[in-house]
Amino acid sequence: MSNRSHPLLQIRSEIDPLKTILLHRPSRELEQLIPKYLDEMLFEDIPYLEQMQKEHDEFALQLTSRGIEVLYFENLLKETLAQQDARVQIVNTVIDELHVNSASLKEDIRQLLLSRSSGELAQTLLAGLSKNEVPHSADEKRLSFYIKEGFPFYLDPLPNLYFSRDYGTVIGNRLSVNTMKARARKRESMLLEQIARYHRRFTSAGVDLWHHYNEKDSIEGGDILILSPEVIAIGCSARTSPEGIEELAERIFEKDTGFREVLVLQIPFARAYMHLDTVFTMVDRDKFSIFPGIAEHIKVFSIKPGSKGGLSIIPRENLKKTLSESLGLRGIQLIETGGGDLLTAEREQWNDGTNTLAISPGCVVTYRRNTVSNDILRKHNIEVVEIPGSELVRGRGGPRCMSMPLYRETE
Ligand SMILES: NC(=[NH2+])NCCC[C@H](N)C(=O)O
Repeated sequence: MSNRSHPLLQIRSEIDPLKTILLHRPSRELEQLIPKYLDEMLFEDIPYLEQMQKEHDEFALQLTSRGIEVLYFENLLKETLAQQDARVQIVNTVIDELHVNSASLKEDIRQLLLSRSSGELAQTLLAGLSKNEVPHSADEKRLSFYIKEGFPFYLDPLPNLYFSRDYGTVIGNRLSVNTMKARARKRESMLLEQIARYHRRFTSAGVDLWHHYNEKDSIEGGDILILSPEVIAIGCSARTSPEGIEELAERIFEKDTGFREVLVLQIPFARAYMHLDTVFTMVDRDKFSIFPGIAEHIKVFSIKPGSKGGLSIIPRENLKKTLSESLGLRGIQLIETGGGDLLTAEREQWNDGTNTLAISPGCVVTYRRNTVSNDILRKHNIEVVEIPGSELVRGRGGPRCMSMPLYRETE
């Protein structure tokens, strides 16, 4: 088992040998989920945290036992908050972005946050701040002291933080801090951006940002797949807007990065497949797993740098053909999850059977529960590392969603 750390960010493919990854171990933020607000929090159910943590630890163990360095978001945040300038900047940003108008209430919250130790503050920024926690003076109580019916938090919890794929994406040697679509997830990328700006792990590597957390058009990491050192696929989905894709494509082409094409895969805008990686992932140099219920609904576009400095966007007919042409391969295989039976495929897709995390070419991590899809992958000579997922899956995401690769070795 190696703990060797790689200071630089580097992702030039979905499948190259994985060396460093960012995870978040589900924690108290999951215990703030309440039935009334599940929709807003992007959950269908309330997971059992203790079991969820065991499953997550098993996931991390499968990675570390293969020599992959695992960084934890909460530790990075805590270490960042230990620096005074970062701490003040983060608290100020949190206060500016609160959904609260009253200046006196904002000031009370600021003071409360600043009074916490780095570890406590990190926890609060993840698990949220409930209205009950802000002290009321004995003679001047706020209305929230008497009225408890409304939304219970001043600072929302971040139950989706364990889907570390979504709020940031390493593209080449730069980090794209993604602009999240839903209010429930916006603070996730704000915190990542602060970590990237202040934490020595990132500052010592001189990390450049492609994109910031608070841009106008949404783009989320579950939609971004780095297919090769030259080609990126981006899903246009319920979460990632066409404008967000164009903006990122322009920036990628502007800098001399080696990337020369962005393939846009537009998928139906639906909860069951909120991101491209819930229906399509890369498992080997020429193999992809795909949810069969969707293949004929995917619209494909190719974006390349335009001759006059803009973008040249060309609609393409066929996913398979486009992929093989763009990747310069004679043929590619689309492996249909669910083993050809649409009912099984739909059930397993809902439980993230298509959401694979490649740790090297032809070796992926998946949930054990998706037995049919895992067998199909094995039949196509893919090595499948299984992890338990009865509770983890309740947030609607699998191993790829739960991980942000920071460094993959290139050949
Ligand atoms: N990359 C992914 N598919 N992530 C899944 C995110 C699930 C999360 N509950 C959300 O709706 O945002």
